[in-house]
Amino acid sequence: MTSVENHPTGSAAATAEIVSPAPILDLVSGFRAAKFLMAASELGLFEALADAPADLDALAARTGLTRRAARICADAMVSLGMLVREGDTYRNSEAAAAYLTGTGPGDLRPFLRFSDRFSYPAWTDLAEALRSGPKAQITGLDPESQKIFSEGVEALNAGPAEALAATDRFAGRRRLLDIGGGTGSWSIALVRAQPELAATVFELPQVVGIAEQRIAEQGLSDRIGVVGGDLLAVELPTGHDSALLANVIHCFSPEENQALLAKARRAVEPGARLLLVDHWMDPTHTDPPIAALMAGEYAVNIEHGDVYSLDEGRDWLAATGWRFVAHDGLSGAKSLIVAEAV
Ligand SMILES: C[S@@+](CC[C@H](N)C(=O)[O-])C[C@H]1O[C@@H](n2cnc3c(N)ncnc32)[C@H](O)[C@@H]1O
Repeated sequence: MTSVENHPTGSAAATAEIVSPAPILDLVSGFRAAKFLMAASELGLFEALADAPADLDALAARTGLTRRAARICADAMVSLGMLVREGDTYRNSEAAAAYLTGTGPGDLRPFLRFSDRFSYPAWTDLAEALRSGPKAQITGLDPESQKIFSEGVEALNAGPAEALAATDRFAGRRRLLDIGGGTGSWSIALVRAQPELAATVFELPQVVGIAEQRIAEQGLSDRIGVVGGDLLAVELPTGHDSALLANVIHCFSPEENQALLAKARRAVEPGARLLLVDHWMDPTHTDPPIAALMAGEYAVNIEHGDVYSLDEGRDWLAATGWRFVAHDGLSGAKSLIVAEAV
């Protein structure tokens, strides 16, 4: 497929022989890899191999697929490094066993469900969204969709949340305001790591029940409360000595973010700590690369969402009554700005 023989000849032939088209062909095929992975997960391919390897007959029986469909799916996953094939037998790769079976140390299946339900269809309209704005916004979801959304974000951020909980950035703090806290997963990780810490999750009304349920499942309802509201419309709850904005800044415009940071500042006393987790980028908005791609995700889904640089974040903090303290790596491409109320 990447051979130059398959490409236009004539006036372009000389160039085609010198410059390989492989980078373009690999990139354009990326959607096939992503969709194949999401479909394999939805079909239970990795779960079917969680306990024991299988040949195609066994795999077909375990998934309910035809033998042909099982082969198409399994061989594609081998080619992508998600399955390992030895002779006629397939088994999960290390990554698939760890994150796609529900029996490993982490679970990214909810993030794949989120990506398949929301991102994949929305990206169909990327060019149109860049021309004239998103066709639809991820707001006002029905309860089932909201659960898939919130659990997908939670799954993607399990690693960064644990990484933050392992730091001492909230040491000595007792009352945390987790603004746009989603399912409460960051608060759950943080209060578990810090016995004297209690938290309030502030979320849109339609997310309150999802967060309350997750917090109750973890037996932490006595230490984590949930308050419903629109952070653009109302003042934030007071009585906290620390605040977290994890993956919230990218949902809003620069103006909205400055208003939000000013609002967070009004809600706390001097000396309060603020942590901002996001894909904080370099000044050119090209690194980390995943963040440059995520800008497309926000373009198709959120009217004013975007990725921002560390410098932009620092400027907003300075303008809204916060002192920049540090910028730390966190997990993967996510990083952490630490600030204090002046
Ligand atoms: C990308 S998610 C991040 C969730 C969580 N902080 C995390 O990192 O896992 C952004 C969150 O902000 C919440 N949010 C968006 N707009 C909001 C608003 N106007 N008021 C309150 N919460 C809002 C969303 O419901 C969503 O849970």
